[in-house]
Amino acid sequence: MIGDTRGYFMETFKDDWFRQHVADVGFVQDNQALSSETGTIRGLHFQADPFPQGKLVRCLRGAIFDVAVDIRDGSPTFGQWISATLTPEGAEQLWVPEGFLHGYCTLEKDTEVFYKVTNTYRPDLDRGIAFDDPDIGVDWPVGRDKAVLSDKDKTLPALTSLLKA
Ligand SMILES: Cc1cn([C@H]2C[C@H](O)[C@@H](COP(=O)(O)OP(=O)(O)O[C@H]3O[C@@H](C)C(=O)[C@@H](O)[C@H]3O)O2)c(=O)[nH]c1=O
Repeated sequence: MIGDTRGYFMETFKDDWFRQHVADVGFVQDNQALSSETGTIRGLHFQADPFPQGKLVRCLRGAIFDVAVDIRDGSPTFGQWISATLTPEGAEQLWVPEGFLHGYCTLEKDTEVFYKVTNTYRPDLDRGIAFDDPDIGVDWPVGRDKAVLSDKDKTLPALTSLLKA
């Protein structure tokens, strides 16, 4: 972030740098979502094969607790999660590779999130796992009683449903 008397300038994405330093993937769609309430949880989502989505996530307004969970078949870290707090001031970005669940919880009202994805949206391949699945055990800032959820996210299955598929 380069500040001057007008404000700041920031490069937020550079294809050649990303391919060299993070992952050799191309992005084909940009998404943006506004969540009005603090404690809104979106997730945990993924897009199924053959069009999985890697996601490069940042927060444009407010703040989020952002989460990625490894669900790669045969991975030694299957079911393990990581989190990062993303804010506009910090300008952090989280790279969620293909084969991971993704979800986030808003830490402020009127939080806006922006992310690039590596495959276009396919509603027929849209999948999810319950954000509070105890087998994953994400330490969310809010529990199910306080979380603001979409109707779809209220009824997502457990991680074990993937193992039976
Ligand atoms: C994800 C997506 C949704 N939609 C539509 C479907 C629906 O009518 C409306 C809202 O969709 P959802 O309820 O699935 O939105 P949301 O709960 O924000 O879903 C997102 O959550 C985060 C955590 C992710 O990682 C994303 O990949 C995506 O799954 O937008 C698109 O048109 N294109 C898209 O790429």
